[in-house]
Amino acid sequence: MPSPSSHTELPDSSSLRHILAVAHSPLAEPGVARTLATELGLDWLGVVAPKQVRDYGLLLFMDEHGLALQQTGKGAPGPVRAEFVSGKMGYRREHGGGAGQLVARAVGMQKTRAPLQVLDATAGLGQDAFVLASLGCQMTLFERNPIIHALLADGLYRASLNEACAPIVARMTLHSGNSLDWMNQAGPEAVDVVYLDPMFPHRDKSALVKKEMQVFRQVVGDDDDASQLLEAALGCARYRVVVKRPRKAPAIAGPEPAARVEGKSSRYDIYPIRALPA
Ligand SMILES: C[S@@+](CC[C@H](N)C(=O)[O-])C[C@H]1O[C@@H](n2cnc3c(N)ncnc32)[C@H](O)[C@@H]1O
Repeated sequence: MPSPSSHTELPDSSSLRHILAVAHSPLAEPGVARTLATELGLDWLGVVAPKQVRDYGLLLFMDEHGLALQQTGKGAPGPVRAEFVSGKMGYRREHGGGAGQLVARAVGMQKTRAPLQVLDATAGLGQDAFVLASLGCQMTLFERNPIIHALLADGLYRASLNEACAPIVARMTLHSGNSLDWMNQAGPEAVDVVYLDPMFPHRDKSALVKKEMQVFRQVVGDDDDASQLLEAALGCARYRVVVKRPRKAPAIAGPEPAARVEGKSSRYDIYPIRALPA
């Protein structure tokens, strides 16, 4: 398996190469960002003010708060980063609802006292995995998009330096690459639970999608192979597969989910394989 810190180069064919570059603020050390530019095969701009950049629409930008995906030009929305110490995730860590949280219920944490080994096969910015790790799950994360993987690796590294987050991050192992390959090779019962949250194809550019998340979507694209992921997940989970969907979206093509946990905007489809141990 690749080491958690290794980054994969963007494919030559990626249209992102023409719109995305790497840069840093005067307050950040250039070293990490420069290495990242080399590893990902992206242009390196050195010190810039994102508002003044014209030749690239997007930056992987290192500042004193860490690595972020930042749109350029005047009036650009705020940065997108994997943040676990402060902000929404920091608040949730301190005041969240424990094993009663929807994602924890969906994974089955209320039904068992055994610490679950969960494969998050679509890690993204790691928020769901962090919630599950904070409740005691041992998490293996896969992220195949090199840009998102770099953001997540940076967020986990920063969290590992924080006293409250370090024990949680110690339960999270991030890999770069396609989880489909891993699951297809892993064989039956390789993990207790597989958790999937593939991008749901939003064809409309409605204002309801937050501007920051539009950037995420621009970088990731649609995950059109979600039904292959579900099939592979069912072949390697011991107890269940959980799929997060927008609340009103259809289930992933394939077998019907046996149960659902519904929230205000999201829904968790549950595909049980066998009962969790008490
Ligand atoms: C909607 S995001 C996941 C968000 C995540 N649950 C969170 O809490 O931050 C989906 C992510 O899964 C990744 N992904 C989709 N299919 C994948 C696969 N087969 N292997 C690895 N990563 C995958 C995409 O690149 C994207 O970053």
